Amino acid sequence: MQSILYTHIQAILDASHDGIIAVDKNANIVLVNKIAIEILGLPDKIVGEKISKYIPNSDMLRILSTGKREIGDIATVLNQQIIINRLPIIVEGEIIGAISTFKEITDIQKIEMRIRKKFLESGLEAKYRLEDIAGDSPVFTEIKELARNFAQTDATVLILGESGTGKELFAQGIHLQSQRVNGPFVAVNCAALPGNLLESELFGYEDGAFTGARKGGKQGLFELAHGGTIFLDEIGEMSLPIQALLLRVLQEKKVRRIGGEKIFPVDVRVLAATNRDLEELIEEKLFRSDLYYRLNVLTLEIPPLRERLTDIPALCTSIIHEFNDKTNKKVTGVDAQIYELFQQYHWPGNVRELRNVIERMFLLAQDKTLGIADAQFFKRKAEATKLRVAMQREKKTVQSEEEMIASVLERVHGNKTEAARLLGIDRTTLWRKLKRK
Ligand SMILES: Nc1ncnc2c1ncn2[C@@H]1O[C@H](COP(=O)(O)OP(=O)(O)OP(=O)(O)O)[C@@H](O)[C@H]1O
Repeated sequence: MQSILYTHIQAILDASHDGIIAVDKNANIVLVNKIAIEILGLPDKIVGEKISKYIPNSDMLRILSTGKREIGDIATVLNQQIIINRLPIIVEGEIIGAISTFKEITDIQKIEMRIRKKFLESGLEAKYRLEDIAGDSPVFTEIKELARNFAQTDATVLILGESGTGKELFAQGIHLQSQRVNGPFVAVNCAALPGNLLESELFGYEDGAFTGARKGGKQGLFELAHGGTIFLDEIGEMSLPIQALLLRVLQEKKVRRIGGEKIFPVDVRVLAATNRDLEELIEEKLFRSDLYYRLNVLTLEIPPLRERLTDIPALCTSIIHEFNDKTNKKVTGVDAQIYELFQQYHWPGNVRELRNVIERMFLLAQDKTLGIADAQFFKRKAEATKLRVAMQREKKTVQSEEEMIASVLERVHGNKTEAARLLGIDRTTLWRKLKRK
């Protein structure tokens, strides 16, 4: 009777697509199916033998001692790469054995893993979700809401804002919230590469397209972003010839590699960002107006940090979390005095600058909270910038006062008494101001 049941169990196990091996509490093999034998290249008759005889340092021994499940591990066993689950068999609180089920990592999975790794290494994967972007001021909350709405469409979005305001984070967030979430996210900094190189990066090239071209040609980033999103950062720095090529790709949804005949259809959503005034660049003939209208279907304007100082506490918390994770420190927060100091500063480098300041304080910190003692360097810097800004403002007033006096004097043909009357000052003051010139 028992042997019929055993035969049944063995048949059930052999019908599985996963490899299965079970051991008793002494690590003797009690069950193994055909697939397990095939994947690991084991001999046929191993039931009753110690598992370590065939798989030295088997992880099953660990499960027998810890009693903990381990799910989805990627392991190399007997030179085979497998995805494996290991489970204890517990009866009435006692570990009486362990079972492992595993699959070979297929070629497709291997390729997928390699591609994913490449994406990660070269920054081709979006990480920040919109909800991860710190900031709870009314204006910032509204922008996040707008971005969420934009994400639902497939339209081009132009993200505007000073350097360091978080434009790239929004691009990542929009991609992750969009229907293209499972496709690639390709970020390109248009200012980082000189014209020719940017062209070959974006559109790719065929074998022998130019001297130094890689054999076999190269896929461009537009092709790589197929099915996903391309983020063109610092679009204002793109040269006019590349702007023309980009416009064609946007209009035709096709790319032709440099030196190539073949045309590749591409399905890519474009997000672009700049800290430049594109309308001004159009006037200066440095940016094509037709490209501007194509890109500027939806606009997201990220205000500078000095216009949303109430975001600072949330930003500090988020940045501290990130550094805690990276460094294994356990900083819990920031003293109230620091917030006060931060809120008096005008942050020309925006959140990037805030991040750098916190990073430095983090390194200096002796306590669990970041205090004023860790911020001396920032205090000095803030005071120096305050002084510089005040001096620049004063210089500007002096300049504009001088210009005003000169223009009034010109209007009254050099008549100082008349000029003083028009300026609302007495003659001696006018004399003094003229002498200062
Ligand atoms: N709201 C935010 N929450 C958390 N971190 C932020 C936020 N905004 C910006 N940062 C951080 O500040 C830095 C600059 O952000 P990002 O690169 O997105 O800015 P940017 O506007 O694209 O800058 P640039 O124009 O110079 O390319 C990054 O390290 C980013 O993680």
